[in-house]
Amino acid sequence: MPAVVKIFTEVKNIFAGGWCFVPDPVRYSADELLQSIFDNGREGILVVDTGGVIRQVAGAVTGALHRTPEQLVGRVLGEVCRRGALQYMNRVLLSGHAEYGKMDTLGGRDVLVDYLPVKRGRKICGALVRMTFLSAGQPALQAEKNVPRSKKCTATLFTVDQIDGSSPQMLDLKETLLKVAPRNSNVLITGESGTGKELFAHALHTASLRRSGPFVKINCAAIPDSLLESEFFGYEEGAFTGGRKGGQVGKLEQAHGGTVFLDEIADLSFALQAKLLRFIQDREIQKLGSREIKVADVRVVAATNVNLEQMVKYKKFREDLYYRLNVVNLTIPPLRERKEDIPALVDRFIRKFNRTFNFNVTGAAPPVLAVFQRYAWPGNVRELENTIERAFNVLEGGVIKLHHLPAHLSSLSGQEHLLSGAAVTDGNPAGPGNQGMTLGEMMEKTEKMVIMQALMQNKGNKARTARALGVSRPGLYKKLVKHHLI
Ligand SMILES: Nc1ncnc2c1ncn2[C@@H]1O[C@H](COP(=O)(O)OP(=O)(O)OP(=O)(O)O)[C@@H](O)[C@H]1O
Repeated sequence: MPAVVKIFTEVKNIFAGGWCFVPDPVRYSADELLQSIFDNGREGILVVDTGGVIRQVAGAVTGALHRTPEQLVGRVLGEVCRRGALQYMNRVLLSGHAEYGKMDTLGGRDVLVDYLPVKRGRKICGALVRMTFLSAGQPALQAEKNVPRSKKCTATLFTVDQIDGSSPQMLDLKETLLKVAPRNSNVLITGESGTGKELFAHALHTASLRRSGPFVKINCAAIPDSLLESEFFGYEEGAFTGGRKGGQVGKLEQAHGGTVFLDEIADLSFALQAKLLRFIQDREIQKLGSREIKVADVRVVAATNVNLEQMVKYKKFREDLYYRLNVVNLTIPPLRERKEDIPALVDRFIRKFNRTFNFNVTGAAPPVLAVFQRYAWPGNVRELENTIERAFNVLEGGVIKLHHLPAHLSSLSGQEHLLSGAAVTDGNPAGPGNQGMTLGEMMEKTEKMVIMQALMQNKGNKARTARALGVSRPGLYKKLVKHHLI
């Protein structure tokens, strides 16, 4: 090499290497990065062309299917995946929009799947199917290896697909959920009891990039305050009398790399609120009785059916913690405000209990669905689920009928005029449908109507209903029994 060229090359290298003695930035190739993703045995990718033919395979897909890449490439996706997968893929190929967090099984393993469009310029030229395998042979997400089995998250996790509801409020909420899931901000889920807060917390986790990490739930109301701190942060052996041999890993540490779901957050004592706030700020964990400080990478999702803002106002909840938790808020409306969701929920629960009871119930009779539309559902979706389960326990055929419902529901059938209050408000107690009744019968009917209205206004709460009606609780119970309302 001529000397001039050599000198020029050396000078160029000096500049390229950083004249100011900063070492070369370490660069990794896309291949190396992908390899590290695939090496954990949980991730896999299939790329299909617009005809659904598999063009490329990588990662855990081959292991799960016990096939080599050569045996998979060239085959149609439909030959290796279930029909649902084909539908999602076709939708992506047609719309060009990704579909995230679909639950499936592949080679007997539970898998969360994203379907992403592959584009060349503006043209869709294929779809990339990204799979995250959950732990082998079981649907639970795995926590750290050193956490005892009993302490790992064992619940089956729901995906956003499993949240029923096509009311505008629910569609909006699901869209927001999918938008915020991949970001790491803390989320506060609010809503009345039984509206699906835990379901949303699951779906947030499964749609997030932390989906292959653990999902750990702490019910702040179920654990005595004295034990809650060790539940959160863990303890060393000998930290206190009665502690376990070997100590215990706290739930926040177990959730490292994943999500911690703090249910009933309003029940957290002031002292623990301060400790949780510190954890959220610096992500540091110190076990009780230990000097060691560890850092845990955890997303915090909290839920409550209490108005936390009011609690803050009355100094029952720390304002700073409230704002830290409430970075994103998802408020799930009560079922009575989205009654169009009821038919799909009924279908879901019938399918669910058909599996549990090994029955073949085909649906609910129209009068049952009409009653479901009229009722106020103070216990929300959970109450609807329990109502269907109860019906399965007393069913004798393939259809849920009025007499399979509890009395306070079946008695709503055909009483629209009572529920609308027409019988009293139009000033004609002997109004439509009441002709030919004795005064006693009319009074009985009016009493029943007034009680039903009060129950609805008080969301089924009997103590409040009794107070509103100016009767004692035992007195109200007697009347509820008399009118077959319980
Ligand atoms: N939109 C929905 N689609 C399907 N199932 C639902 C839906 N909403 C709620 N459920 C079901 O209703 C039941 C209650 O839901 P969940 O436990 O999530 O409610 P919650 O708001 O967390 O209740 P709580 O405040 O009492 O803890 C669960 O079995 C859940 O699967």
